[in-house]
Amino acid sequence: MADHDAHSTVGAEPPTLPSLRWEEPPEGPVLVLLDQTRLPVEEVELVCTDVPALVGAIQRLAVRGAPLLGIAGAYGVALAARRGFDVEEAAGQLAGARPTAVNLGYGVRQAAGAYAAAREKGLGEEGAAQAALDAARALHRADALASAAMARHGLALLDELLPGGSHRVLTHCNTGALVSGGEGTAFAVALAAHRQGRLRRLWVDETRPLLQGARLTAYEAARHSMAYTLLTDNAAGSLFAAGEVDAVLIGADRIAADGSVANKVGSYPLAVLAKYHHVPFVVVAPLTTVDPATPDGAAIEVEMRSGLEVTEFTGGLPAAGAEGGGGHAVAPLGTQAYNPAFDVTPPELVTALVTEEGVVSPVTGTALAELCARSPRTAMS
Ligand SMILES: CSC[C@@H](O)[C@@H](O)C(=O)COP(=O)(O)O
Repeated sequence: MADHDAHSTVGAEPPTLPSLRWEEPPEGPVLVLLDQTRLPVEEVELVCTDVPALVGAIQRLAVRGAPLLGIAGAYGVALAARRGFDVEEAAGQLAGARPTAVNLGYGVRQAAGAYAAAREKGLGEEGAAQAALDAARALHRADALASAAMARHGLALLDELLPGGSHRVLTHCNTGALVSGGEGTAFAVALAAHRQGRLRRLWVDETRPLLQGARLTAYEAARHSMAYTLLTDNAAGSLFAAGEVDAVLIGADRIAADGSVANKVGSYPLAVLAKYHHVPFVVVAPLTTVDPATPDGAAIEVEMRSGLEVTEFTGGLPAAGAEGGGGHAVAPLGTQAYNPAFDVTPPELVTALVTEEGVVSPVTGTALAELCARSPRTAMS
C-alpha cells in the first residue's frame, strides 16, 4: 500500500479544480476540459470546438463521472447550437456517447429542450442557442449546490452511524471535484469530514482497470492534504477483515427505481464485503442520477469496454481501440477479456442513499419515490 499522511488536519485550501469551463474567444465558443487521462502527471486542457471532439473526449474518459457527464452533455448541445450545427443530431450523438450514467442523457435533454422551447417561442437561432447555454450553466450551478448539500447530509449521517468522530472511509473510483460542478459526491463527504478534523483515513481503491482511484482520487486527496492510503482493489477484503474500515462511501452512475445502484465495477464486491463485516455502505449521488424510468438493476445498461484495457497495461489510460492498445501486454496476444465498466449493487446491500434532499435509509422503491416526489428537480418529472 502506498501511504500518505496528512501534513496537518486542514491546510490552506487549494484552488478549485477547473474540470470544465465554457469560453468565448474571438474565434468562437469552446468547451475547455481538464484532460483527466493526463492526470496525475500533468494538468493539460483539452479544447473542444465541436461535438465529435467532445464525444471522443467522453468515450476515452478525458471527461467522465456521472454529474460531470451531464454538465458536459448540456454544454455540448450549446456548443452545437452556437456553432450552427444540427442540434438534434448533436444531442443524439452526445446522449449515446456512453450508456450507463443517466446524467449524460439528462443534461443533453435539459439543453436540447431549452433550445427547442426557445425555437417554438420564435426566438430565432441565436436566442435558442443562448437558451441552451443558459440551461447548461444552470445545470452546472445546480450541481455545485447539490454537491455542497450532499456533503452536509453525508457528514451528518457519518457522525450518526459512527459516533466517536474519527472515520476511516473506503472509497472506489473517483467522485470528487473532477466529476462535478462542485466538490463531488462521495468524495465531498470525506472532504467535509477532513475539514472538520474527523477523517482519520481515506482508503482509496486503485480502481482497475483504468485506475481512476490511483490517478484521480489520490490526486484530489493529496491536493487537500488528506490522510489517504492507496490499495489494490483485491486488498479490500483483508482490510475489512483487519477491522480497518468504518464506512464505505461511493458515488453512482444510475440508481434504478427500486434502489439498485450502478457504479464503477468493483462497487458490488465492496457492498458484499461491507454487509459481511457489518460496515455501513453509503451511496452519495444527486437526484439527477436517480432514474425512475429504469425499473430495476437488470434494466440498467452496463457499458462494456475494450478488452485491451485489461490485456494491456496502459498506466490507467484507456486503450486506443479494438485494433490495438499500444500499452504493455500483460496477457498472451489474443486473450479475451471481460471488461464491464460498471456493476450493479442491489438495494438490500445499501445502508443509505445520500442526495441533496437528504438521506434515504433503508433504500426502498417507496422511499425513493417519496424523495423524488418531494424534489423540485425536473429530473423526476
Ligand atoms: C459522482 S461520480 C459516480 C460515478 O460516476 C463514478 O463512481 C464512476 O463510476 C465513474 O466512472 P467513469 O467510468 O470513470 O466515468
